[in-house]
Amino acid sequence: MSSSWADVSESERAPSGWGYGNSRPSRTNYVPPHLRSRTPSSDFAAPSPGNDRVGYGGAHSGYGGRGQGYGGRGSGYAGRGGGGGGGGWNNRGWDRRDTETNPFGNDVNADPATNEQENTVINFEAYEDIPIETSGDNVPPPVNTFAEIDLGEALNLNIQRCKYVKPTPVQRNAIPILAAGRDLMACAQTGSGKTAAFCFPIISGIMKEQHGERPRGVRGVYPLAVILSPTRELACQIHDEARKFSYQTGVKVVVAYGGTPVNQQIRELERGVDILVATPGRLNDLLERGRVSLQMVKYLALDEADRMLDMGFEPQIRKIVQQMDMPPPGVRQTMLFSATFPREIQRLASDFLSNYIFLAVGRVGSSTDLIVQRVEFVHDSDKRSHLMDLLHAQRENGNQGKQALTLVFVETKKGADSLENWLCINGFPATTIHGDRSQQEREVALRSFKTGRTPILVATDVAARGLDIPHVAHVVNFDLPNDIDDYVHRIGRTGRAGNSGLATAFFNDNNTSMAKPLAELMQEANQEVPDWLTRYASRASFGGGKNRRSGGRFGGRDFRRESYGRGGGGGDYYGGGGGYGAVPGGGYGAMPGGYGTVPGGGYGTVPGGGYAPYGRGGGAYYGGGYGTVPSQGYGPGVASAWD
Ligand SMILES: Nc1ncnc2c1ncn2[C@@H]1O[C@H](COP(=O)(O)OP(=O)(O)OP(=O)(O)O)[C@@H](O)[C@H]1O
Repeated sequence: MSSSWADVSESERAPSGWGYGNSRPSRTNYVPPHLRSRTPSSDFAAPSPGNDRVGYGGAHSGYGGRGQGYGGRGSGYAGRGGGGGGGGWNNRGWDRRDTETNPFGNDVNADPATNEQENTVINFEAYEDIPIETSGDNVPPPVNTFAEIDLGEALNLNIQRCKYVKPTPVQRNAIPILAAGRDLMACAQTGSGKTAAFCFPIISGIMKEQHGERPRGVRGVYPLAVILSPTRELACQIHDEARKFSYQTGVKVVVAYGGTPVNQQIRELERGVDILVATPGRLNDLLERGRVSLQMVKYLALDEADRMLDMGFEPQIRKIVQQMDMPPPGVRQTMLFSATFPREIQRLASDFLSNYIFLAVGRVGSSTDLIVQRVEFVHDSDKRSHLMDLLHAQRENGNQGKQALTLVFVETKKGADSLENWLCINGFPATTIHGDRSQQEREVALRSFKTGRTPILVATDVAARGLDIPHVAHVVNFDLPNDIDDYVHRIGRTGRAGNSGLATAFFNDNNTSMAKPLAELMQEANQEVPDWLTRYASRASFGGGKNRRSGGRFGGRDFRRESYGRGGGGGDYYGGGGGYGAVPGGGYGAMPGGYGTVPGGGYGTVPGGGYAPYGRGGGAYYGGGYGTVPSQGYGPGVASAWD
């Protein structure tokens, strides 16, 4: 007998993706997690060792099927003894809480109730005065404590195990909105706890709700929630976090991402999945193979949603969300999170949402003033020696102690390799992460950096978003990105969860298009803007491009509040009333050349060839090609990372 669907030959499959026919072993009845954790009744059947393909069910309200799972036929819930909370319902054992791998390591041995020390040294005061804006109908009020929302006992215990004493502002606002079943577009600063903000309501919802039985007689995996992430590393991180939050709740979280054998992931999926964390490429692959069905999806979360909906990813996301079997907006609950939300992306995103609430914690796309930002004028030829000076100074000042890590962003994959090599030769242990490295190499590099074994990581934008690495003390933009939002995400790898951090950028004449948005961003975050940068900013005649930002602390947040493309320089990509529309033709929509109509080029890696030179040569905002094909987009440092 095949032990996995992956082992079943193609001929065994039905021609269309779903409904393989009833001749296949049934996936059996779905038992929702809120029932899985009930105190067992006396009606149990002994586990049957004979069948390793069994799913969750059997006769309707019992957990196990005949000779399949734990549960008996009839109404008994699976479990071990009558002691409450045993919770197994599958003889593969994944939901047996006593055998569930402990994602907290040793920490979990501590009684959560007495484990009161806060997570790291979170400086919550740093978040207290952050302005918050919501828009939409009937916005549920924020909460001040986790206890105010009925998240469920098991989840509350995990929140204690994580040492989250109180919710961060985005959590205070987003969790009640999501718990009320509303769709949400949420924008909150890097490192402010967005992952938990979408994970908690999903896990709690799955625990509580009756989602009905998953289809019978078909061989497919039916997640109840899908969380999409733009990079493999971020998908893994979200998976790790979600596993902690769902420990002993009966909710099963599985991750699927590119660069690793698909069959292994299929085998893991077929053991059962409630929450599927995935990168879009791998999920599309699984959907095309007919290994996953989205028809039971009740929750859809896009992390780094603006990246997920930009030109590189949008077709893949549309395919997953609109062209497969996922329930439509209004039937499923959709949540989009990021630290940045360009207006045009907000407009695109609204296709995926139903009567949603827009939440902004801090200004959209702003950086936190926990990060000290410095900009230094450095010619390309001097960058290496300048970096060396910084690293030496850090060493001397003791900033690069055992766990003080430095993340150096460069433009290209080649550049990353060559800088890493040079650093190592010069006595600075470094490693690198970029899209040309194998997944294994990427994971090894990240681990080595996280543990401090290699305290310098040279990276392309593949490491720019979402990664939560403790003790990153310094982010160096060796090569500045061409997009201020990318800058915001990059520097957001430090100064997380209320801690402070330092970000240094090397600026020169190749970065003039960044002068204005950078100066503004720094000003907003109460940073010292060097005079020379102010002069560059005032000289900059690059208006009309993506780097323009909204004016005012709350100007033009929710694009629904703005009249779109209102000429005369108001057509700001970021929806910022007024703004800098100095280029004739002004707004985004009016640009000849359009949005990625010219393939090739990439995302600003070659001066003049990409995204950077918007505004030059007659409003070629995206004209140089934003890359309609994912592999072309976003430049050589990153292309293959988006999977
Ligand atoms: N309520 C809380 N109390 C204490 N720590 C928290 C709380 N919520 C989240 N954290 C911690 O804060 C850190 C940052 O959280 P997270 O990675 O979710 O940020 P983010 O907003 O998604 O950042 P990014 O925009 O970079 O993706 C994590 O280490 C997380 O464990």
